[in-house]
Amino acid sequence: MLTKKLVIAGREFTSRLFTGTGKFSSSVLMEEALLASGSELVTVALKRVDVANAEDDILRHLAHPQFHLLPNTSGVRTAREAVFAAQLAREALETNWLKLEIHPDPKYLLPDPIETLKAAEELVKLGFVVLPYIHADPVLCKRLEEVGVAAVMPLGSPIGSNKGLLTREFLEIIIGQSKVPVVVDAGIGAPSHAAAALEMGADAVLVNTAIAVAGNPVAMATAFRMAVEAGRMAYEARLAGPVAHTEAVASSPLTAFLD
Ligand SMILES: CC(=O)[C@@H](O)[C@H](O)COP(=O)(O)O
Repeated sequence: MLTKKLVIAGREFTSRLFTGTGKFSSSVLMEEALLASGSELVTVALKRVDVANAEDDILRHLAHPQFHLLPNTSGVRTAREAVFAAQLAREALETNWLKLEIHPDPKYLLPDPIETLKAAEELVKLGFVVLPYIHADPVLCKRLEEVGVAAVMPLGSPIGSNKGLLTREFLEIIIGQSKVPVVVDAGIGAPSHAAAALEMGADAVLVNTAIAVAGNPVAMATAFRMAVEAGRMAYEARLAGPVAHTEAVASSPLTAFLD
C-alpha cells in the first residue's frame, strides 16, 4: 500500500527518512547504508566538503540521482556566519536548499533560537529553501513559519545522544499546529523512535548517528526505512488510541458461559 508523498517546497519525496553523512567508518559504507535507507534527502556538513574539488570523497559517494543534497551549516555560531556558509554551499553544491544549524555551544549542540530566526529571515529573502534545526519550541516554529521557512526540524533529543523523543509533548503541539512539514531531527536512536515520530504525525525524520555507528549500518538503515514506512502507514490508517477511562474494555463480547 502506498502512503501519501511528502512535498517540501514543491519537491516530492517518496521516502520520509532523511539521513546524515557523518560518523560512518568509511565513505563506501556510508554510500551503501544511504542506498539501503531509501533516503532521498541527504544532509552534508559544508565544513566536511572540499568545495574546490569535484572529486571530493564524500560527494563522489553521494552522486546518485535519488539523493538530493541538503547542505547544512553545522559549525557556524551566528546568523552572519550562517548566511556566509549558505552562500558558499549554494555556489559549491548548486542547490538553494539549506539545513540551517546554528549551535554556538559545542557541549550540548543546542540550537540558538534568536540567531536561527534572524538567519532564516535573511536566507528566505535571498531565495534559499530553509529547513531550520531548532529546539522543539512551538512558538519558535510559528515565528519561523511566518518568515517563510519550507519546513521545521525540531529535535527529539540532543544530536548524537540516541535518546529518542524526549521532547515528545512539544513535538505533538508543533505537529498539531504547523502549516509547514515537520521533520523530527536529532537524537533518534532506534527505528522504534522513528516509527513513533511518524505515528504521531511528523512528516519525516532525519537520522544520522543511529545508522552510522550501528554494528551493521546497512542493516540498520534498512530497519529505519521499514520503521518509517510502518509509522507513516499507521498514522494514515489512524491509530485506535487509548481509552479515556482506567478499566479494561473486552475485545470479544463478554458473554458468560451459561450453564
Ligand atoms: C547530520 C545532522 O544534521 C545532525 O546534526 C542531525 O541533527 C542528526 O542527529 P543524529 O546524529 O542524532 O541523528
